[in-house]
Amino acid sequence: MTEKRGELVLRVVPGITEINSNGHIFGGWILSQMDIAGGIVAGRLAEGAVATVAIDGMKFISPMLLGDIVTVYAHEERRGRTSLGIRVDVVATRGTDQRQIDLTSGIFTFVALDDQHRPRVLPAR
Ligand SMILES: CC(=O)SCCNC(=O)CCNC(=O)[C@H](O)C(C)(C)COP(=O)(O)OP(=O)(O)OC[C@H]1O[C@@H](n2cnc3c(N)ncnc32)[C@H](O)[C@@H]1OP(=O)(O)O
Repeated sequence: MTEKRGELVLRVVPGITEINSNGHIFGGWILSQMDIAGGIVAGRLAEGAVATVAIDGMKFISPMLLGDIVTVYAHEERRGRTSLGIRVDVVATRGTDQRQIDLTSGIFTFVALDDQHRPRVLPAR
């Protein structure tokens, strides 16, 4: 996982309903938290509506367990004309010693949208 994790965007505790038959948290639930966190950062940078168009380099590094506190970090990695590549990293805080465990990472591409739901040129910095 990257050393530069970026901004802490979300801290969440998964519930019992997020557990699969292995006793791990569903990958889809984690993906959803990543999409939410990335979308918060992308929406702020785009100064408006964004939609997820692609997810690349998604990696599930280690299982997430019930009781983990999940922290989602995100930062801008690439800026195009209408799209932003947001790197999203997820870390668990686990156990009484509060150890940090890298869980997942990926690059989410968000497209800035106009009011017709079509791509919109990103604002100048
Ligand atoms: C289906 C769902 O509900 S998924 C959940 C939420 N997401 C959505 O609803 C989005 C559904 N998708 C869409 O509405 C459309 O694909 C849009 C509006 C996001 C993009 O429309 P397109 O016609 O593909 O736009 P266009 O070809 O102009 O590309 C727009 C930007 O997205 C980028 N892009 C498009 N597809 C991809 C892709 N697969 N990977 C990375 N970037 C992509 C383009 O490179 C371009 O970026 P740039 O302007 O910075 O160079």
